[in-house]
Amino acid sequence: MRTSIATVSLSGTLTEKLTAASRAGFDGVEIFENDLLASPLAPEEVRARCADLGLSVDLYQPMRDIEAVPAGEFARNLRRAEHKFEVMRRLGADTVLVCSSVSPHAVDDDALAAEQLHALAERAQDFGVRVAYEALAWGRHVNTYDHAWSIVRAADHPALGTCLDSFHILARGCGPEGIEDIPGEKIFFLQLADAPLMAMDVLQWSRHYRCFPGQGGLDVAGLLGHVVRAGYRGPLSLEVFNDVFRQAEAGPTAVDAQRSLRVLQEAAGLAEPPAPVVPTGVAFAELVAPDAQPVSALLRALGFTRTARHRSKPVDLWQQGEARVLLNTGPAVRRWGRPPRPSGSGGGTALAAIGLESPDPAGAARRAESLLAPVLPRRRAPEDAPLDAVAAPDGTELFFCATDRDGLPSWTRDFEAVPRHAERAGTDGVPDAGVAESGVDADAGAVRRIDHLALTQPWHQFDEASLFHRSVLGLRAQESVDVADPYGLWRSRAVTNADGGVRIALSVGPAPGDDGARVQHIALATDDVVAAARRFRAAGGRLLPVPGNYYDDLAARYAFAPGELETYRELGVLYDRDEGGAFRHCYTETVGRLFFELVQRDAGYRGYGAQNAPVRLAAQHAQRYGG
Ligand SMILES: O=C(O)c1ccc(O)c(O)c1
Ligand SMILES: [Mg+2]
Repeated sequence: MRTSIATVSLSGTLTEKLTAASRAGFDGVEIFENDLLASPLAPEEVRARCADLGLSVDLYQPMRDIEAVPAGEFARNLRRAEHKFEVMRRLGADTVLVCSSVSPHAVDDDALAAEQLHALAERAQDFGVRVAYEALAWGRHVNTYDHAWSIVRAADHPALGTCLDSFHILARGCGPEGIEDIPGEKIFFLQLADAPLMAMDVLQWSRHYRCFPGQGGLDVAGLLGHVVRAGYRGPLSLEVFNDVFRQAEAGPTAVDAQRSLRVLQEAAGLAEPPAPVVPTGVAFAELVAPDAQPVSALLRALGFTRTARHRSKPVDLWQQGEARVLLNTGPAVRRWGRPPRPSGSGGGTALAAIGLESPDPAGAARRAESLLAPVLPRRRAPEDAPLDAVAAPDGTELFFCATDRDGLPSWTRDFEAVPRHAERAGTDGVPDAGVAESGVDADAGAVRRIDHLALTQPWHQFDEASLFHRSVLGLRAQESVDVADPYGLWRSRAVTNADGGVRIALSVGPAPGDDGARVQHIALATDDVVAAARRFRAAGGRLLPVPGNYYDDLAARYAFAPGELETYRELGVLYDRDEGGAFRHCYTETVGRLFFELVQRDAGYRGYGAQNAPVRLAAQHAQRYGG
């Protein structure tokens, strides 16, 4: 179906909004009156700009407080309306949205409302435009879609229809089934918005918290099904009032918006993009480190061995069990989005890419592309294995790959083994040696695999990131949790595949603009975190110290075996438990923008130790800034 977006959903000038909508692939726009009033462009110029950009002007809005008022006031309203119809003629907009009155002068009289809307439609027809009447959820007398429709039906004018808005319908808990009783041709317009489920005043909820379909808790796809079964064939138009989107860059927001409509159409059975190919595991995490020394030392202390080097690039493969870390010491080129600024010791060390083990890498890339993930140019020499990669909203590169599997080229073939007792120095100038060389994988405390990757999102991209990972990668989202930091509140939400082979924890920090907040981490799974912590310390690694108060409280919450709590206290091991089991974890120091976590996860435990995150965040603050 045709797609459209209201200019109120995007930030910037009218020109910026139109350009962003066009680039993201929208077919049309709803022009908000305020955007036109604030624009230096005359309506004819806006019309020409839209035409140049391939956009139709699908709706002009809103016209307020028109109906069910005393005769004198209605006469003034008609005059106001005529003026707007003239603007619409110049704009090339053929439909105007009239929202149900919130005026204290409006009376509770459906017959009068119908009579006046009929008169309005008669006048609209003279200008060649049509009127779509929408029930605002907080309308004074008309606040449900069926009520608005009954007035439209009674008014019985060909230039009068109804506008359905998923937010107003679903926010009030109105059953949307009745939509199928409205003849499709009388549904003049359909506006789509989702919203997180919140207990609050519906007007405030609508004006500040709407989001794109799939990002909230409303069943927008179900509603769309009813509207299509009613026979509606007009555009699917996003109308999202959202405090964050009003500030974020229009370009990425428009892409996020268009993606949400594609996923929505798929969910409603109206489109069939390539099916999701769910990743089965994490093939590797790739770090960029202009100065390799600090992170190499950290990897070595964690028990990793530098096992191979890329044939043509300054990239080393460090491995332990099934955990693979690529260390790229080349110039940090970010092929999508802005590169993060270097911070702290370790310079620009950052998590730049994730290799996702995929049963069908090419299919995964096709899915991603159809949902507007930026496809990255292949950075490979002719002899390298083909690697499909896309950029996540935060700029993290996602590679769809296979690791030593039959029938698929393996990315590992591009690497040459480093001889076990290599004389050759590593990228950090330190020869590989020591604990990591002595076959420790079987030892207690060895790292088995990557448990999860924790990606801090730019402040305005949290909902986008969650929708991206769910829709593009086919991962499932867990509940969103709030985590208190000494200086603000974090929100965190994990996306996973069914067996937990891929776990990505997305979080967003409290401080817009604080680039230092964009720290990522890699959690490494071990069967014995205490042994792992001891090994790490013995190899010269430093663990994040945890305050004694935390352990005093743990003692009150859980029963531990004799000596167990003391061991955790000594090492800085944190503990959590849910119905499925226990979670024990500890943290390394931060290098650049990256730190590691060692985790021991009971098979049934579903979380990420969110209970402990405030303590960890405070400890990291203390380590970084003192106090
Ligand atoms: O919040 C409002 O006033 C408003 C205006 C126009 C709409 O289409 C709408 O859904 C809400
Ligand atoms: Mg609306």
